[in-house]
Amino acid sequence: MDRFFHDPESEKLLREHNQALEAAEALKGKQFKPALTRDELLRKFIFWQKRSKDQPGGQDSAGMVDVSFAPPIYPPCLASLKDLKRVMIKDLLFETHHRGSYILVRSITRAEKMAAVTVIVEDEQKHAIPLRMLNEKLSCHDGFAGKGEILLVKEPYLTLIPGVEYGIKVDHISDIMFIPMFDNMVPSAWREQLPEHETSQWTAGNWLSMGIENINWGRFYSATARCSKGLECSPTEEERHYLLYYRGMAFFKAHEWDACLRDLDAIPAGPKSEIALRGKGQTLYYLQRFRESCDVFIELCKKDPEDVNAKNDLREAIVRLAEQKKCLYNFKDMQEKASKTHPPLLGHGTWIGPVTVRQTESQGRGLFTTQAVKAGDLLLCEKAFAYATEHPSKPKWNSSLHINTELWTTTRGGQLALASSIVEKLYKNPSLTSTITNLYSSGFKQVSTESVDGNPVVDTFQIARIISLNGFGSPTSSRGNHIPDALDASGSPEKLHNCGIWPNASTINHSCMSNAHRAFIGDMMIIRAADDIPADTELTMWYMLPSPENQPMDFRHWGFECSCAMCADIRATEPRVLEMRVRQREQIAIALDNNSTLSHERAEMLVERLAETYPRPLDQVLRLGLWEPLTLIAGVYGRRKEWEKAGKAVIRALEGVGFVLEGSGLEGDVEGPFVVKKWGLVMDNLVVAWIILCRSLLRVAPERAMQVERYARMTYLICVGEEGSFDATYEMSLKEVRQFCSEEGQVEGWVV
Ligand SMILES: C[S@@+](CC[C@H](N)C(=O)[O-])C[C@H]1O[C@@H](n2cnc3c(N)ncnc32)[C@H](O)[C@@H]1O
Repeated sequence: MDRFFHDPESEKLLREHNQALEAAEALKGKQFKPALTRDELLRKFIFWQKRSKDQPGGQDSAGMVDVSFAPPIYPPCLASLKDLKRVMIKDLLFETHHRGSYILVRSITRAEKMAAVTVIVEDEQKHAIPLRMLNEKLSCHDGFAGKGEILLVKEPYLTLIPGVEYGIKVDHISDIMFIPMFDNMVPSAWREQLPEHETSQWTAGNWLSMGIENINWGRFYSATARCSKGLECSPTEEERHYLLYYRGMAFFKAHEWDACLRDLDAIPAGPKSEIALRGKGQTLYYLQRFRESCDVFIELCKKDPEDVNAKNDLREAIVRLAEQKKCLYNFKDMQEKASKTHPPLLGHGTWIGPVTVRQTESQGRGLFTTQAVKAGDLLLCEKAFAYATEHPSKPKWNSSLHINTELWTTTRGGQLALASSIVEKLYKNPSLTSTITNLYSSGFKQVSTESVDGNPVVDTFQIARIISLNGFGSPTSSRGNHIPDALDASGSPEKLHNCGIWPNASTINHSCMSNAHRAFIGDMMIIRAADDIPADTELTMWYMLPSPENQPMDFRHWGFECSCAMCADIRATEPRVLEMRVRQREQIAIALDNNSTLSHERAEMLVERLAETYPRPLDQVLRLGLWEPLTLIAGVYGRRKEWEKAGKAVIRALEGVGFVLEGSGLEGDVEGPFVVKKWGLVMDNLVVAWIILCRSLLRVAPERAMQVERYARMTYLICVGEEGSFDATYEMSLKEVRQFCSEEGQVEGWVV
């Protein structure tokens, strides 16, 4: 969530792109007449290549920002190839989906990654044209497309392409096919110019050798195609065995886990069956099927108790299973790995705690507690289904911008890379499709077919819609929010520059008064209760942080208006009053900047005035606008060692955001320990507020200070996901506390 934004610059880009789309639409149905000859096009391609290399930031008005555009939505081709008619480039019409047709072309340049992957192709009549496709197709091929590659585009679409003038664009991975040279579709004129053309007499053995050779060259897609061909050529039992084995191995290397499992399961006992079994165990592991993975490794260990690899694999799988079933995580290790790895992909399992998905009354599905939980309890620890980071070599962490005129949104960061990785993952592993396509898509019309001609169909636009409604922005570690100027392993600031999809967490609806809180350690999302929550209660989590200025929140992107008491009150408050609050907050900040007793008194007076703009009682509407000024005032008093004043400001700030407290001793309530009777809004800087309160109580009521410190830890646990790094993170703040305790020696059980 919280990555979409509107500002004047993105509005301008949205409008510009919309105009370009309208210009293209004006050409709709016009016959294609190539403006450039084949040679001119090739020369121009070299110029484009050079320009794109010289301008790594892209060519748009956003300067150094790398801008990508979501095209208008259309469904992928669902027709079988046998039902499509071949057409030539000259037959194409502009801005038209040539439904029922395909073109067969050959690349006459290498594919270049510009804004998307671009390559110049020609058809049999030697008409040349740029072809633009998504990068994931190359990832599902062998990672590149050289000269002489045969490509088939189903239902092609000829369009104006910004920067490249015109070309065929392919938005769905299943709409483009790499045709192996040995395929009967390849015209003989093209075939003769490339190796491997005389394959009509090849036996299963020949295909097997070629398959193995391709594996050795790292061309796994080509290897699977050749092994498949071998399996069609009446192999002997032994050849079949090896063809399945090597194809399975190529699928494994290409991360096509579904197909890999199918082949490895089909291998009969015999040579290589133990290596195949190990491959199966590892494949199940990558599919997060840890129980089955353990069973396979146990079988291998039984077969050969000296098998060190099997023992190591089993150990890893058991650790994952313990995470998945028993929530046994080593958070300290996770933090360490996340800080040292880029991208921070941590190999952990997902634990689903005392929660279940149910229908809500008016907000679709929601996530509910199955038992009562306490603030800080773990609810979900989820591994990202897909995760994307900005490339560390980019000049700015926020250097890429994705523009979507359909949703009228602009998003920063790696969302495009996230979409690519999901499309690729689903195309390679159709068994995972429903994990993503079941997520909320605001009525997106899903295609009826899951596969055509044995190949999976993945709708790029559906994935983009799902990401925009369910994706989360994330720092590399939420601990970064508590460490000034923190950098992650990429050297980038620890801000929201990564993004991902966590399917279980995506079932949680928004409320500004949320009762659950997410934290990140690498690609793991950790959700904890931010309140004591009874059983059968819906969990809610902020999609966007409630505005500290107490201004109206805009959830149109997600298609709802927040109905929480705070938002309802803001809507009912006159704009004049909201503006006054903004002004008063500014004046308070100015007063606090001016470090004198007089100005602090003025700041306190202004806070009183600000409080008066909230006429409704606290137990009905929170006063979020008071939080920041009061915590700033508390900080100022803290620095001046005026501890009582600091403590009182913190207590007021806490009460303003919904905390009900007892026993601070600062407000005449001298009996009993310090307890939070009711939790309020849990924000990152709440930890600091507790620490100020703790220090302010230290000299007058050390036991209570100790009790407050526990709440600081608990808040840290909720905001960061784990508690182990608390001392190291707040070392300086707690130093004084520790010193005081050891000097006085009077606080028993103080654990710092
Ligand atoms: C990430 S999904 C949450 C799960 C979703 N309710 C479902 O059925 O799968 C986000 C969508 O849930 C709905 N939603 C979330 N919070 C809401 C709220 N406070 N009020 C109304 N609808 C909400 C909106 O339709 C939003 O686009």
